[in-house]
Amino acid sequence: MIEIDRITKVYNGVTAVDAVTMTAESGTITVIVGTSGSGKTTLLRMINRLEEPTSGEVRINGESTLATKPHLLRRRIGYAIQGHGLFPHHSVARNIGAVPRLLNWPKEKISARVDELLTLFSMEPDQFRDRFPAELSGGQQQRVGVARALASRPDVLLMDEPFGALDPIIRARAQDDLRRIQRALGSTIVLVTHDMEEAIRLGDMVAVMDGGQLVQHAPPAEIVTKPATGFVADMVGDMERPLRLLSLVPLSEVMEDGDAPGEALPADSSLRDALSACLWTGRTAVPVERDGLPAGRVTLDAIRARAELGA
Ligand SMILES: Nc1ncnc2c1ncn2[C@@H]1O[C@H](COP(=O)(O)OP(=O)(O)OP(=O)(O)O)[C@@H](O)[C@H]1O
Repeated sequence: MIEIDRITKVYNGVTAVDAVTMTAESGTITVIVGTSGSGKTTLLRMINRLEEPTSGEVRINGESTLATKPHLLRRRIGYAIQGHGLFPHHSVARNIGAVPRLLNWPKEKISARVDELLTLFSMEPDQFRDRFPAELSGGQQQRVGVARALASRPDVLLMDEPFGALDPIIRARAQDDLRRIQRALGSTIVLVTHDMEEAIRLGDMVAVMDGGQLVQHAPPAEIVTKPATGFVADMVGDMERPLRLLSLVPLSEVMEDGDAPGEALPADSSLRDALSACLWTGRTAVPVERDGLPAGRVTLDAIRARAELGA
C-alpha cells in the first residue's frame, strides 16, 4: 500500500504539487491523469524520491520512504518511462536483468527471471534474449522496458506515460497486456498519463490532477458519471460519450448463449473491447470465455442496443 500524505513540491516559489493526499491499495492500478503541467510527473517522482518533497511524506507498506536511502529505495520500486530508456548497447537479457544484477542475484536466477518475463510478455526467450534494442519494434522495446521495471519483483511499479510513443492500436494491446500481467503478478502500479481514455481503461482508481491539486480520486465509473469539477467533466467530455459508457460495461452483462468465430474475449472485458474486436476483424459477434472456457457470445446488435440505451 502506498500512502501519500499531504505531499507538496514548490519550485522557485511556484507550487507544482499542492498538499496531495491519497492511498493506493496493494495489487491495484492507480492512474494519475491531468493536463500538461498539472504536476503528475512531479507527484510520481516524489514516490521514489527522484524528487524530494518540500513537505509531506510517502509511506510504502507503512514505512516512510525517508527511512531508506534514495538509491536503495529505487531498487525496490520499478520505474518505467516513455521511450522505455533501454541501454542501446546491452542485449535484451542484460537490460531486463539490470536491477537483479545490482542486487547480486545469482546468474541462473537472473536468466530464469529474464526468460519468465519474456514469456509473460509473449516474446519467445530463444528468439529475443540476445537481441539489441535497435533490433526490436517499438512495441517490443516498450515491453522490454516494462519487463525490466518488473524484474526484481518490486513492491511498487511507477510508470510515466509508458505508452505515449505507441500508435493507438498497439497502445490498446500494450494496455491489455499490462493489465493481464499486473493481475498475474499482483503488482501495485501508479501510472501517469494525460489521456483520460487510458485512465478509464486501466485504472482501478483514477486520480485527476489540476493545477497541482488532486481534484478527484475515484473508481473510473464514478469519474465518468459523477465528475467532481468542471475540469474533470471537460476531460471526460473529450472522450466520445457512447464509447466511454461502453467501456464501463463488462461483456458478462449482455452475453447470450451460443458460439461465434474467432478469438474469444474474457467475460470481464468491456463492450468497448468487443466493439473494437468486431470492427477490427469484420465479425458480427465475438465469443466470450471465462477462466479459459467458452461462456457464450456477444453480438454487435446487442452492443448497439446497449449504446443506444445510454449503456
Ligand atoms: N525541475 C523543475 N524546476 C522548476 N519547475 C519545475 C521542475 N519540474 C517541474 N516544474 C514545474 O512544475 C509544474 C508541474 O510539472 P510536472 O512535470 O509535474 O507536470 P506534468 O503534469 O507531469 O506535465 P507533463 O504532462 O507536461 O509532463 C510545471 O509548471 C513545471 O514547469
